[in-house]
Amino acid sequence: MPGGIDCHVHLCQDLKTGPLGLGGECADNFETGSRSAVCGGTTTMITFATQTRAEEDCSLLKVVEAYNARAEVTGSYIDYAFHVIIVRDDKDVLEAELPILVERWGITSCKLFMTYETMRLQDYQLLDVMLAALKNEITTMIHAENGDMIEWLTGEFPKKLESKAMMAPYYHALSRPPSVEGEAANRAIVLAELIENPILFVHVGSSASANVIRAAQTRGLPVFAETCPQYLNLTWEDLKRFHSPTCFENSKMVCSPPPGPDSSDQAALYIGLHNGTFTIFSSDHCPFKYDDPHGKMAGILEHEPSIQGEPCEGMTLPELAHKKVGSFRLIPNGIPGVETRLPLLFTRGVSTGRISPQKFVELTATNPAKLYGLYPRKGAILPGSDADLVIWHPEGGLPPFKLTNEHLHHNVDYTPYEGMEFDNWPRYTIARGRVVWGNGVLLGKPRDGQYLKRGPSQLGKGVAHFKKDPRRVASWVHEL
Ligand SMILES: NC(=O)NCCC(=O)O
Ligand SMILES: [Zn+2]
Repeated sequence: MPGGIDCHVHLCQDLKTGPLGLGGECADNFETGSRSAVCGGTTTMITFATQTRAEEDCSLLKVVEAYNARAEVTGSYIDYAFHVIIVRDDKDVLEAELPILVERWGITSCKLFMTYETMRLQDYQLLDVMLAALKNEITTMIHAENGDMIEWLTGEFPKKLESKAMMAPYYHALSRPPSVEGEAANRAIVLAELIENPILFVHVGSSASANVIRAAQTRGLPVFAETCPQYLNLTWEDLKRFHSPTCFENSKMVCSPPPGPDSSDQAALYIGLHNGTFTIFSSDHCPFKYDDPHGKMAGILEHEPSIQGEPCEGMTLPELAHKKVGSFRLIPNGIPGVETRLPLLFTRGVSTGRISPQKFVELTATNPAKLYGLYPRKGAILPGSDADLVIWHPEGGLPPFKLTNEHLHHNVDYTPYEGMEFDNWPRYTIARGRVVWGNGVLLGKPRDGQYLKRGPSQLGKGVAHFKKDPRRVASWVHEL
């Protein structure tokens, strides 16, 4: 198969997903993250250069230069490119800098947030940035969750999760029921349609969201979607996996949006993979260590009521975590998965016959390359394409085994998929013609990977012919 392309990987990034801009420290840098990727059959990744609201982060060009310097410190085992996360709508910056991002860096995609206090854009700001992106042929990626609904369900008064002391990791899911995602997806579609902007929904986790996306696609809109392994393999029950619903160890499963309440969402998402609702399948690898004050443990250490009371001196962090509930609001959002992405979908999708090998290739390599302007150099086995390949064991060639974190090559002290059974794993990963992973041995080097300048998306074209409905589309916006 063509080597995997993972277009949703967080590395070397400060993620401010908590209140007042609190966040965790990414456990993986370019070396460890790409090492993990290549051992799981991925040969290209796209990571995120992230703007913040700090004044010195106003310039997107400076943000990208600083992020590139982080990549250059270690280098990468595999080829890589950048998206840019935009958290403000400074019109002069958008106008002056987006063309340079495209020209100089080949950055042709941006991610926008509808939640997180220090990252979210209001609707008028989403429109500002989408319009600027459209003018520069930059694909808009949307993190669709209604931030107000989450805050309302979480906040103190009257009788929300916080005032009821429902702050254990499990309640992260209750603060984000599937309608939170569905509402935001619907709103983003309405905004994008107003100005005829193609959009891509990242990490779609619920059938509520998949259904509104499917309906928009059926109306002919250029709406694309991504789902991820956690939404096909975890449920709310996994947030109660350890000991009791209040056990802090369940923070290992906290990500946004959360996985669905039960397996019915998983079944709906599989249908979406099958019928084209989902264009791509990425990891949303967002690695935080568990046993680390800057990782998941921040959910206890930043929570005053948890560190008051009984003396904690002399206790190790896991001992502390065993006694304290912490607060889901302060747990950094995100879970690791760059290495397990392909083997999980292969084992649970291809081996079971739920999706065909062809669909697997489309979702994990060919469509990502087309969507993000890398095709046909990447995502294909063709004359002239890079010889990026993944070779699996023949059916029955690898005895089924239970995964443990020791099998993996990331810099994280756990995997959410601990104990799950796998019946295949990439036997060889070949990057630009060289075997870099073979029979369980890492053969590549951290400076093998090259930075990739990308072109515009090759999907989403041809929609101009659809009749515009003036009740939904403000075509005049584009007139000079
Ligand atoms: N997905 C997640 O929980 N973490 C990554 C940051 C984000 O996109 O929310
Ligand atoms: Zn996101």
